[in-house]
Amino acid sequence: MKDFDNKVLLITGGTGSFGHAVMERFLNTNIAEIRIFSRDEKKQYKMRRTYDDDRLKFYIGDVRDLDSVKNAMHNVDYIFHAAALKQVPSCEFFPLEAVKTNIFGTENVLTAAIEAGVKKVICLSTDKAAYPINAMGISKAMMEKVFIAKSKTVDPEKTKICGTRYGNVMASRGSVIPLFVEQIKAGKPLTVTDPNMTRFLMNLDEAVDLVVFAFEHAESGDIMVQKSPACTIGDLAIAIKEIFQADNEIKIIGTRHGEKLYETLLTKEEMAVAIDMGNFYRIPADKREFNYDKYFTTGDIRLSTIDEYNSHNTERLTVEQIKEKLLKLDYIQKELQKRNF
Ligand SMILES: O=c1ccn([C@@H]2O[C@H](COP(=O)(O)OP(=O)(O)O[C@H]3O[C@H](CO)[C@H](O)[C@H](O)[C@H]3O)[C@@H](O)[C@H]2O)c(=O)[nH]1
Repeated sequence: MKDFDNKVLLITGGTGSFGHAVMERFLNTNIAEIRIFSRDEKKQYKMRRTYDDDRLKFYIGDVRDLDSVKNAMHNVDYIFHAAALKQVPSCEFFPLEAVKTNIFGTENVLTAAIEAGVKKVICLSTDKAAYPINAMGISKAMMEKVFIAKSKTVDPEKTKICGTRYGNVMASRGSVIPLFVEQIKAGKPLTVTDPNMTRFLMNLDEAVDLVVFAFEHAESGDIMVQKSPACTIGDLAIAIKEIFQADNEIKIIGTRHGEKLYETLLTKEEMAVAIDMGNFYRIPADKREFNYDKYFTTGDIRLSTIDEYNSHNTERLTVEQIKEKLLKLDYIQKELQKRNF
């Protein structure tokens, strides 16, 4: 983390779960300033009181509004671009809102970053951007295309632009784990969409590890992915019930708008070019120029023998292993304590 000594880090969408996790990690370093850029003054107020640290600065703004982004850009060394509309159902009903925030918002952040000479920008994406079927995933897939294209327009020595792709972050706001816990507390049935659906499971610490890994190892235009285990949602519901010793019924409600049976972290096409880095994959940007004829004979022929990397074929966690992972979460520990009083 030496690279962050005396540096200014801007986090867009910094009041969310990811922003908090970055805070926990980086306030223990010699960082000069962490600048939080977000729309919601109430969340900023709460965060300011929680951390009470002079190195933390807050900027109100919206990535959709270039002027507000530019206003937060002076003296910034690095950016973690996390601002996004990320809930699948809401983007399904308001797809243009996802376009405005996730695509145009990213373009604005990059334009302002290049103009201000920011050294590195890491854009956060999601597994839902690989073979996307819902508006959230499609907008994030376009975001990836935007930052890859943009990375080619700037000298990486001046501004390096790269990305990360995450699976589901356990217990993030609005996600299924807190929902199941609330249902248990309310004595209601646990609403499982499809017990055979699978999702990658990562915790917030791992999400920060990935962004730090990208910071250290990504070349401009790369997307970095962390290898993760997955579980079925049926097993997840059972694991949560067992942890809370609950006897709530499990109710199958069916797949929601825009949902997939499993998620893909690397497509077949990306696996063909990905570099295995142990716990991580690096998906290098296609460095070919727009002048395609030159490359006519260099197409990739390995696709027919390669599998994508998805939540159905990755390591599958058992109920016991899910419980172990859940019990490591602060959120679950706090809820368990409340339940014991
Ligand atoms: O009442 C519910 C709600 C959800 N699920 C299931 O639980 C799994 C996880 O659902 P979440 O809503 O927690 O997460 P999503 O996979 O829909 O999407 C999540 O992961 C994304 C990354 O892949 C983004 O971070 C997004 O914001 C976040 O909601 C899915 O299989 C879903 O079908 C249920 O069984 N019952």
